Amino acid sequence: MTGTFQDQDDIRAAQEALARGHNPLVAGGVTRWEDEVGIGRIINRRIIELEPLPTPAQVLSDYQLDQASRKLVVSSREAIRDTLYGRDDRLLVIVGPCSIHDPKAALDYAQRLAGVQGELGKDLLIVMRVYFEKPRTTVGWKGLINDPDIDGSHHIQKGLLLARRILLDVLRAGLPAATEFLEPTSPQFISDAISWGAIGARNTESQVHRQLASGLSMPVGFKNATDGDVGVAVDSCFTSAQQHTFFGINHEGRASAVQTLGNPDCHLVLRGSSHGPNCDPESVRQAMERVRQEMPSNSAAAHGLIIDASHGNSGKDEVRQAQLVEQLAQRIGQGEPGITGLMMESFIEGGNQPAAPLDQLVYGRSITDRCISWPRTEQLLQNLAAAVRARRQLA
Ligand SMILES: O=C[C@H](O)[C@H](O)COP(=O)(O)O
Ligand SMILES: C=C(OP(=O)(O)O)C(=O)O
Repeated sequence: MTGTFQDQDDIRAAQEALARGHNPLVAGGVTRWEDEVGIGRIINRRIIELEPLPTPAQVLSDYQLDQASRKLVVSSREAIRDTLYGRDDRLLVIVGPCSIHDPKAALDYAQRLAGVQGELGKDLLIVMRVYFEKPRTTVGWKGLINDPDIDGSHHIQKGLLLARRILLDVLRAGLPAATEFLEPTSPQFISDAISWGAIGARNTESQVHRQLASGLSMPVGFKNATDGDVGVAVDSCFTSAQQHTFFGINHEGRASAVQTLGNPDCHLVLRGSSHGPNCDPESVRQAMERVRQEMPSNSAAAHGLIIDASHGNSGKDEVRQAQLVEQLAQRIGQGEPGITGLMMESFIEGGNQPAAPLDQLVYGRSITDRCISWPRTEQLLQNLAAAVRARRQLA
């Protein structure tokens, strides 16, 4: 399909035509309701527009990682692996906004966090959450790639390029980046800049996402399901470690049969559930027992897991999230086994605000889940670093 609906009236007319059983045919840039023979189309009856995007090859060459950033991606992926397999005794801390919506605030946050990484880098391996794709429970803003202007205009091409520019900025600030992979083809545009990937609670049982993880170049954490099921995420670690062949796109954007090697660096992320938290010592012990039944003893997953202090573990309340991080720091300091890393949702300002175009927003405040403020985040990172030092003493 090459044409587009011309405006909102056109779209409304098409919807009315559909309701009457007619067919909005789009050809040569003009919307028509029925084809020449009057029987209507049998495909794309509910597609308003297919707008071609630039190819991954084009986007990657327009916005290239410089040599220092490439080195950072390689070395941080390796360092993350070392923490996951227990070869590095630092705590992996994945911290940053629930979602990125403002390039300026993202860079501001990255620079603050890079300062802390410089100070605490012997104890913490800090990776910034740079999340561009938001999975929604029902509907809502789907993130900067999908709707960069936060106004429902859905300029995905603009969003993709902006996301990539932000990633380049974060890397230049000296921080590795973590993200959730949601759309199966979007990794081709950004994954070279990512050091840790997540598959979220809403997709953890999805074959499409497990296949995707099997071909990703970085370690990937699978969240437990929103209902609290940990077993599906363990199944994901197992499945993604295998080879797969599936539908995807290549760097020229062409539909391709993708064959993967399998990703041995997948692991569990406990994020709580609609029934409450699942990160108390007994839940961690049970989750690890479950992992060890399915995964080989030398896998990343069998060594330890990550606790997401946000989401179901704190009811998305930033005050409870911060309290939980303090409790986790205590437990880590006392040498509790199994906790390889933590995830925190944090931004410059605490809390959140409704999504709206940038000029209507408070600077540095989340437009998705509530986040811990920057000053509180700094304190918590200090606590976590002290806990790692205490754990080291015990060892
Ligand atoms: O991390 C972000 C949110 O928890 C996730 O996108 C779901 O949000 P929603 O329940 O508000 O849609
Ligand atoms: C959406 C997220 O988490 P979850 O999949 O656990 O809800 C997230 O970490 O942004």
